[in-house]
Amino acid sequence: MIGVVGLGAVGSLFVYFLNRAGIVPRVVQRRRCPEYVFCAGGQCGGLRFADVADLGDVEYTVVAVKAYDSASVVPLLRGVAVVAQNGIGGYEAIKERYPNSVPAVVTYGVYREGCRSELRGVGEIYLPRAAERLAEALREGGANVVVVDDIEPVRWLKLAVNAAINAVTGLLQGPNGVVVALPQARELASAVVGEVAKVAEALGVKIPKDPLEEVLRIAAATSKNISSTAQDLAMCRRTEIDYLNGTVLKYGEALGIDVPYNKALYLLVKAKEVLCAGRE
Ligand SMILES: NC(=O)C1=CN([C@@H]2O[C@H](COP(=O)(O)OP(=O)(O)OC[C@H]3O[C@@H](n4cnc5c(N)ncnc54)[C@H](OP(=O)(O)O)[C@@H]3O)[C@@H](O)[C@H]2O)C=CC1
Ligand SMILES: CC(C)(CO)C(=O)C(=O)O
Repeated sequence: MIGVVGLGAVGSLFVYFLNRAGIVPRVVQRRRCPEYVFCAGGQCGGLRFADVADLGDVEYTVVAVKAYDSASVVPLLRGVAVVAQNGIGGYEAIKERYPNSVPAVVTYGVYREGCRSELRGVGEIYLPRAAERLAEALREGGANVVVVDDIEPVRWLKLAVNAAINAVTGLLQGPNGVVVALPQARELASAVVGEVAKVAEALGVKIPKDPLEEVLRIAAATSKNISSTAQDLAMCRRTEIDYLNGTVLKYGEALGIDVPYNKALYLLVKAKEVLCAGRE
């Protein structure tokens, strides 16, 4: 049996694939919808799950909440917690409170409005070997799943992508394509990923491919997408910047590595959050 905590965009993606594999997972949600609709390839349908307050004897708990909500879900965790978040720091906050946890990396793009989520970009779900049976179930449901021996390099590659795309598009209030189209944004992205690569190397993490090429590839592939940070700032919602450029800054300062571009983007997004709060 599989559990999910957080039935937002990513939680809905996991339930969608599990349903296609004939699995009805147990779900702990916060805000409730009368029905959750998931759309993919022009087809929409209701998600099937058991709405529970306690996940009981599940083998896996997929954690699909925003990084800043990580600590709040620890009492809900059962079995192996599989933490599907962007950035670094959210999984770590769970791991120190619930050791039976592993990270996952999701490169699918899902856009959520209220109770309706739509698959906007096909990607992969990267899982460590400890989540092998979850991987099999998701594959059965048609998900592109990659099981890796070491997921840290994949997490840092995704961090480089988010550090370069999210803050820039959030501050410019433009689609991801601006990172490819605008020389200024491209130059900024290049400087940001250079700093991420330095911090990762100092931590002994070998990023598996050229991070700038990956940034440009994903920005082009999701060129019309509005990044989660751009969406959050447009709606005056809290962003996950502390777990993106903020994490690079935290590790950079701890390691004595200058990361001025990540620091500048981090401070600008935090300042924008404050300005937003004042307008609420
Ligand atoms: N959307 C995407 O395309 C991708 C997102 N990600 C990452 O995945 C993570 C989740 O993002 P996303 O799904 O987009 O975010 P959403 O805001 O769409 O979903 C998060 C959900 O978690 C719920 N939640 C929060 N706290 C609790 C709790 N204590 N108990 C139960 N439910 C809770 C929220 O409830 P409520 O509705 O009440 O707020 C919300 O429904 C983030 O780290 C994001 O960066 C990674 C790859 C792609
Ligand atoms: C890769 C990217 C930038 C896609 O929009 C993303 O993960 C996000 O929006 O948070």
